[in-house]
Amino acid sequence: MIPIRLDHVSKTYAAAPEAEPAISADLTIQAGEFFTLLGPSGCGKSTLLRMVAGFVAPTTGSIWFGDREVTRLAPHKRGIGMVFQNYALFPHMTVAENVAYGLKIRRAARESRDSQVAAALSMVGLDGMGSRGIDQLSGGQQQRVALARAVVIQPDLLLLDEPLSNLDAKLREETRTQIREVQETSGTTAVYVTHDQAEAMAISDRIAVLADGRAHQIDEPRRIYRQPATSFVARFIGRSNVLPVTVVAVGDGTADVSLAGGSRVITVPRSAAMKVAAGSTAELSVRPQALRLVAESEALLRGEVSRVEYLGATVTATVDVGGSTVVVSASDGQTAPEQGERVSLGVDETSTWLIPE
Ligand SMILES: Nc1ncnc2c1ncn2[C@@H]1O[C@H](COP(=O)(O)OP(=O)(O)OP(=O)(O)O)[C@@H](O)[C@H]1O
Repeated sequence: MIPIRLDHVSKTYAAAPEAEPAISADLTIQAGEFFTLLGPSGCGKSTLLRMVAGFVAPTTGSIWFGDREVTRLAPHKRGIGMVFQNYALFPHMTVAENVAYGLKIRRAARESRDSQVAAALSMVGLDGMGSRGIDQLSGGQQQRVALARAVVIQPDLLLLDEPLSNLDAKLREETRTQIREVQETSGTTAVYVTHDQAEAMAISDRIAVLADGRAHQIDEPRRIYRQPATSFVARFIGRSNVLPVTVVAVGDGTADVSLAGGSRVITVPRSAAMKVAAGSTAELSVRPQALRLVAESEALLRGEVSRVEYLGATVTATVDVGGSTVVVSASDGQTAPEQGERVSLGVDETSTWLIPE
């Protein structure tokens, strides 16, 4: 188990002197940690992963695996196992031959090779499938072979680039659980790339949320969800209402704010590190489940329900509130509003989070 450090790493593709980097990052991944790079298309997550793997050279900065600098080291000398979106298995080899490949080129002894391959296949739940052809496997099974092939060499670092993208929804959930179990069993430090926030939340110890070529927040899933650092994070993770507010007074870890167009003042939590002054404007992240129907006299927001979606465990309603919309969610069984209904909404202040504009 080793930590990975990206020391002021950036990559600029264009040669023009004023060109902006596609990605800049300064971060440490702990030994044994499952760390996810999450962001929309084009945010630079693949570029960052490729720099860690050694396929792309950084324009600035250095990369460290433990106390070994690998910035200019060739990929095959870094001791990494990789799993790609498209499996990248050898179609003419059996399952066992695919898994054994990395051991073979590392010249592992034949006898130990067989037992290592069997152990790796067992770890991914493919016991006894070693003699099958790759074309006799489902997509999910093929991705598990790719995972077995990556971990059998006992890499210092496991890199996974959107490994679940080609699988259907149910298989994605099963396979992601298995990836996490394999990573925990092997104790390998892992870096995972995805654009799927639910997947990132489910699988990761920590997530770097990337956008516009930089990390907006690096944190545990729960904190990313509850305490988003920017409005981008609030909107991208889960489904948040981001409402403009005016700060009326500043407290210790809280602020008194009024919603735009509203007269009532509420006290909301904020990061102690956030620089904010009375009279300034900010934004308030309000999760759909933090909004609830209240009596007219207690309303913080008033509006008309434009759409109701039944999602099984929850019901969500979109409410037009004077020019913008908010989403309200209630668990199934609670009274849900109907389309066209006029509603008054209150907010559970403790489930909100103040963010800089
Ligand atoms: N070889 C390249 N040459 C020039 N520009 C590139 C190259 N590779 C990536 N880029 C640009 O760098 C930015 C980041 O790309 P990157 O592939 O890292 O993003 P990503 O977040 O992985 O996106 P996706 O999820 O679509 O793969 C994009 O604007 C992309 O167009």
